[in-house]
Amino acid sequence: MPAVPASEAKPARSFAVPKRKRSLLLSIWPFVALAIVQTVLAISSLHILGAMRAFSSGESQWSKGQKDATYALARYAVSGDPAAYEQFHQGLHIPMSDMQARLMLEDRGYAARPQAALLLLQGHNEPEEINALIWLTVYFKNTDSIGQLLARWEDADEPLQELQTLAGDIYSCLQTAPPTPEQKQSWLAQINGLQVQLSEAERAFNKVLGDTSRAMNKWLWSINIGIALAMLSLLMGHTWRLQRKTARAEDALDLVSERASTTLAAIGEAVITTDAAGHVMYMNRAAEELLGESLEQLVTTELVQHIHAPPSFAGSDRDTAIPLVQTAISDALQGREHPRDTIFRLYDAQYHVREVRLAFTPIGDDTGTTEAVFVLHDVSQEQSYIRELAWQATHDQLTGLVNRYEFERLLGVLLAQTKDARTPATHHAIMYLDLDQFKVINDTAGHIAGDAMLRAMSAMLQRCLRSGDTLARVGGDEFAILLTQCSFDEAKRIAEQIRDAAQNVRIQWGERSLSAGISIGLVKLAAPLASVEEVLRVADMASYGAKQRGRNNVYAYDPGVDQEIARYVGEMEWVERIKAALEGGHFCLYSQSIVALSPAADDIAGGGQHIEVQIRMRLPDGNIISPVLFIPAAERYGLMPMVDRWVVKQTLQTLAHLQKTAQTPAISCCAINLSGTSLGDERLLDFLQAQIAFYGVDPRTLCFEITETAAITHLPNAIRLVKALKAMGCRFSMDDFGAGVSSFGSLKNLPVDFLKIDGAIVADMLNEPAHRAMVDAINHLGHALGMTTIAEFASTPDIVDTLRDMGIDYAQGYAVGRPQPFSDAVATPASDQVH
Ligand SMILES: Nc1nc2c(ncn2[C@@H]2O[C@H](COP(=O)(O)OP(=O)(O)OP(=O)(O)O)[C@@H](O)[C@H]2O)c(=O)[nH]1
Repeated sequence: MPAVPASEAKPARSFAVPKRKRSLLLSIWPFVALAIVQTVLAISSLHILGAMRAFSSGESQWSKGQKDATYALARYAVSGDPAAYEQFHQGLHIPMSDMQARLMLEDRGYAARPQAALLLLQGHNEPEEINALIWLTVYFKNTDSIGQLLARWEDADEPLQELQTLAGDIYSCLQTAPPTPEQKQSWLAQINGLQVQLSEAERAFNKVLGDTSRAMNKWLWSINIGIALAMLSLLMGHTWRLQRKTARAEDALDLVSERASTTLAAIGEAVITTDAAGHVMYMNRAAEELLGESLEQLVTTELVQHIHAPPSFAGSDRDTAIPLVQTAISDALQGREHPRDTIFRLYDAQYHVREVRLAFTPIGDDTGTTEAVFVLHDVSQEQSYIRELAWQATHDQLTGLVNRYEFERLLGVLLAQTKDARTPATHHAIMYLDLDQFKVINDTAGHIAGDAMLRAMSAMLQRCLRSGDTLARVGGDEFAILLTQCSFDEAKRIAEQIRDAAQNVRIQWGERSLSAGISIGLVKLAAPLASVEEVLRVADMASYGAKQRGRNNVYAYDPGVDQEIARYVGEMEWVERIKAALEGGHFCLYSQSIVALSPAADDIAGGGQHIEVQIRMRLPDGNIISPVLFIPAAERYGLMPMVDRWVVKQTLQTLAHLQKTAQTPAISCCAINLSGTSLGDERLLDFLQAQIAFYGVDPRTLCFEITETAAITHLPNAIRLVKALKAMGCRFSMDDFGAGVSSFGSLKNLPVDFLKIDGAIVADMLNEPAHRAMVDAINHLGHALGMTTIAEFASTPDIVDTLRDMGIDYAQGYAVGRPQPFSDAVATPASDQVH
């Protein structure tokens, strides 16, 4: 799965739970504190209230006891009944126990709790209230209200003790003698007096107890209400802060979400969010455009329905492709990475195919992936550019065929396979096809016609091929065919079939019907041919061989049998020799006289010598090599511009020397050949002007020879060159006129001075009336256009005489002058033997 970088693809798994817990504790701690305070307060309140209630119920037991005691004592004093005395003691025991308990607690504090509790129990206090009683007495004795309460309790101590003493006295008296009525009256009065004191003390205690209870109540109320209010205000404050925080968070969230949706809507990438099962939950605008449907239409549908297999699976049907995409999506949902360069195919609602790179980011928590964000990058355009570029890099624009580069690659693969496998190489063959005289179509009908012819030829070639064969356009008018698993005989048959079919390829161009022959070099892929370069070189040579056989031919070459190709391969060796000659100075110049056939013509030449310089190669053994042997190789392998420049330089240098030494007769016209390729070189004019200036040669002594075909091929450049050099005083010759497809119209455009009639026509004109007529016609044409005519190959005196009779101005050939080294041009006559 492509796409999102790995870092993006990592699930967002860090969740700050402990932090959240901490912040929760931080925010609720005031409430916790208040709740604790409130609880403590409530417990304390209950305790205090319980203790107050214990005091109250203790007091009632105390009151009852003391009253019982005083009543029983009064009865005893009157009746002397021992049962009454016993009742007195039982009644007095209650307040006396309470008193002792209080005294102990006041004295020893909480340490006296066990004994005090026992005494209080004897004082008829409720057992469950005793602890509260002790607690309040011990811990609150110093408070104002409890202090007062205990003080009032103490007020009863003295009357009680006096009552006990009085009871003792009465008992003693009654044991000794019966009391007198006065004695009884006195005792009753004392008992009554003590009873009053005790009742007052009790009343005072009850009042303080009531006051304390109320105060306590009030205090507890206030505290509770205060705490409740504090909690309420805290709660309100907290809630208010929380609300503000929430509102701020909501605002921020709204802003973030608005920003996110604006950003998502604005970005060009399609963004789709799915749930953990891959159902669409959200799509931005780009995604809607990409899928051709809106979010409303696609929400809850499965994303997999809209993404199909990678283009490499284009051939497979939908059913086999879908699992692949499903795997990719489920991998994405599980956070597994996919190769980023995988490109998926996607169909929109209208079934238009888009190619996308898929990137994903799973979103999840501790439980796993809950959602996934898919980013779909539309690479359709990019992919089609890549395909287009790949096509352009391997194909020829004009014909749509495989180009040379791709052909070489395929050939290399085939050769490697042949080497690796045991498949015999003899089953393969390569054809190299070169159209014949194609230049003529271009030159006469124009490049567009030439292009049409190339297209027609490539269509014809395609028709002739078997399936599996590879056809390529490997050069301007050159094609190559790789015939795999094809016997050499079968390959020859196909080659012949192509040659025949080529003759029937015709294109209608205006009123003309254009056609071209084809020269085919056929090579069997067999040892010793091992490399692509070797195979192509030999195949090229084979097609050259076909040309040499007169064009429109098939030259079949079996490396194991045939030797003739070696001759063409040998041409390659010339290339090396030419280069070496240029570098090592093995070239030399010869000159051949061009002789006037009439006095008038001699005048035109200006009385001096008229010569043509020609190049030769000097071998290390001293032999001189004719240009016929190396010029074709130089032309074929693009060395002519260098050769021409060497000739120009060398000629000007020699001329300058001759002019300086004032040799006679002076050279009044020196012809230098310029090849077609040089003529097409736009920098040639600058070079010639610079060289003429450098050597200081009189431009009027220079004549440049150009061929008709070269001039027509590079007509604009040729016209520019001719005009510029003629303006300097140079002259021009149209060489080999009559050899090619002469376009007399071109002569009008090129204001040349000399018309050189092609030697091939001149050589046999005495035997060939047609050639004689042609020579005559060209002579007349030249004169009609104001040109001087020269006949080449004037090899015999008869020919010279005939030419003179015909009115030709000049003759060149062995009969009037053989080529001789240029430096000897004036001093010695020509004598060197030329090979
Ligand atoms: N129309 C057209 N011409 C092209 C194209 N590429 C190269 N050429 C021309 O094709 C011609 C090839 O010429 P050559 O193969 O050297 O010569 P030729 O005239 O075919 O002669 P031979 O091969 O010797 O029979 C040249 O004139 C090129 O300018 C092209 O794409 N379209």
